Amino acid sequence: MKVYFCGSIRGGRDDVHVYRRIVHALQSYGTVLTEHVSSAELSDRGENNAASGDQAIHNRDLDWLHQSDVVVAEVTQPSLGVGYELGRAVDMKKKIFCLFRPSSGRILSAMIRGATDVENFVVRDYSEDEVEKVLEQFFSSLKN
Ligand SMILES: O=c1[nH]c(=O)n([C@H]2C[C@H](O)[C@@H](COP(=O)(O)O)O2)cc1CO
Repeated sequence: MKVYFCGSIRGGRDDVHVYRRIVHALQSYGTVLTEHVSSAELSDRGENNAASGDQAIHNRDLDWLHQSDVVVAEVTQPSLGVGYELGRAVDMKKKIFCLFRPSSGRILSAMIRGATDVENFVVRDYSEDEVEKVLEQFFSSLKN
């Protein structure tokens, strides 16, 4: 199973410790193609500041998105890139699982929370200590 994990980078790195925990749990289900998103070394500057590097990042990530069997996104910290990835993933008819932490005090975008008519698009509210449990529930639902 190939998993594409989405999390904020240039949108802000406040939740990187949560991304780390999610990616660690995801690795028990398959290969996480975007492990770098959870790296504490990666700042909100992104992988490469040069404009030419951005095209390479975009094309590599879309290639990984095509290859993936499932897309898991932590959507608490708003990120243009994550929103874009989710839109592209919907278009590719991927299975999508979005995780949001209400304890942040934020209100999730209607374009994510409201995508209830999209097939295989699930939004789950959770707290940090539930990461392993909610992922377990999601991956067992895939088997049915
Ligand atoms: O350096 C990067 N590497 C990278 O893989 N991304 C992808 C993966 C993340 O899920 C998403 C984050 O987008 P943003 O940087 O707009 O928050 O975009 C984004 C950047 C920087 O925009």
